[in-house]
Amino acid sequence: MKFEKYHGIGNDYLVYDCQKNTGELDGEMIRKVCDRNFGVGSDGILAGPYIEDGEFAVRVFNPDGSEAKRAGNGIRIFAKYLKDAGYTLSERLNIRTKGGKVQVRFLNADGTRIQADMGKLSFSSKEAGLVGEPREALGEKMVFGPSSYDCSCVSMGNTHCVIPMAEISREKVCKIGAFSERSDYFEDRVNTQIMKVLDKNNIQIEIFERGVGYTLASGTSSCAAAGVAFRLGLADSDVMVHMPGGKLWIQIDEDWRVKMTGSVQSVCRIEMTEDFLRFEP
Ligand SMILES: N[C@@H](CCC[C@H](N)C(=O)O)C(=O)O
Repeated sequence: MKFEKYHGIGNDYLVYDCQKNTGELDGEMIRKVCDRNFGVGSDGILAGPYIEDGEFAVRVFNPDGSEAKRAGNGIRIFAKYLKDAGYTLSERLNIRTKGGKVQVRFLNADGTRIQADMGKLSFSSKEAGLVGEPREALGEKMVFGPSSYDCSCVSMGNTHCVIPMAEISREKVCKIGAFSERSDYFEDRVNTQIMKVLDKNNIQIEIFERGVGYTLASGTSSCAAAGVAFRLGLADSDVMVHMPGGKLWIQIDEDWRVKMTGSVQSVCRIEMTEDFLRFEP
């Protein structure tokens, strides 16, 4: 069983090439491989390329074994893998995910700078996976553990809950995420971002991801936070999102289509040992 490791500003993924591997990638194996002590360690696994109607498709798995509908950094990473492995020579390509199609553009020859057209952001509660009456959940009071927060919920193909705050930290988002991720407000869990607006063109976020926990960066989280900041009038439609792992440039057009630009790097190639594959905890 072989993987290639990549990261997009510290959001690390293992690519599992299903055309080249034969081993079974089930929930148990995903959890084992993603474990940072007993396995390789990563924020998830990108399995593909699958081919659907002549286009590339990828499945995104979280380290807890659950499947994600989308991953912004994951898509950019998978695009670079397709280029590195010789699956594409094009400057632009479409990649399908469970949460919709993403158009990717390589901005330089080695594919380390990538722009992704992530499609439309939606504030509809139904699309954002919220329970209850159809509505736009903007600045809605939600209780997570001992405290309540003003939450704005968004779909970027996957579900996000953005909480603007004066000061943010890893500690704060982990405290909230421990309750928000599995709270009853959401049909199938949620990605949580706490957001500090630095100025009209710069925001800063800390992230607690669905199926992952604390993470240094996230593409769909950046799009969601920028979308909420713009919708609430806190920022412009052209925003740099600062995260502990690095920055992503987000541009939102008049139809709420979101473009995301940033870097991606390959890290290493990995072959799992027989010991690892045999080991049962
Ligand atoms: N890191 C990703 C998001 C991964 C998906 C998320 N954990 C989910 O289950 O929705 C990104 O860069 O967008």
